[in-house]
Amino acid sequence: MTPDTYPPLRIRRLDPDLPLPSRAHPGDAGVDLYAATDLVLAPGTRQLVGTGIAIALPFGTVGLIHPRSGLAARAGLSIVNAPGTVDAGYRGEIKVCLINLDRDAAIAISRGDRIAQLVVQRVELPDVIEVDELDDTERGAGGHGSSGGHAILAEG
Ligand SMILES: O=c1ccn([C@H]2C[C@H](O)[C@@H](COP(=O)(O)OP(=O)(O)OP(=O)(O)O)O2)c(=O)[nH]1
Ligand SMILES: [Mg+2]
Repeated sequence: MTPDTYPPLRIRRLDPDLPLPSRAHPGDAGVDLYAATDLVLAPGTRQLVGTGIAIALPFGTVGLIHPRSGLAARAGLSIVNAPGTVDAGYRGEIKVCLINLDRDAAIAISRGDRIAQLVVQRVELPDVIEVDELDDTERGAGGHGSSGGHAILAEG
């Protein structure tokens, strides 16, 4: 599969002074998104931040907004609703609900910082139908720890 197999990701810059978002390396899954404003996140606080772009995703795809792992590991910066869901028909500004998960240190973000990454994936769009019965499976209704392996929680 080569890049020209895919339809292009059409990005409109609402803020022409910011660079066009791009992949840091060819083949990277994520297109890095810029903060359109300066902000300071106190520990434990969140803020919706504009990215200065609007996009037109191809029908049958979804945009998923993921945190950047370096900022998460080094500063505790994450996204409240990670991954954020961008619908193919959405034409408004892409915004990111950032959160500072660090207990002690504030995080200062400058306009133009790369704060998140947009991953475009194909998505199934099944019709929704109501049924009275569901087919049987080996798992059945077991979930939320039914398979065990949670000894890690004992120390917590
Ligand atoms: O991190 C995000 C998540 C969503 N959106 C935009 C694109 C998406 O298509 C729209 C709606 O998102 P979602 O469906 O997650 O939010 P909702 O609370 O269900 O709003 P709505 O009622 O508009 O669907 O908001 C963003 O810009 N950033
Ligand atoms: Mg919705």
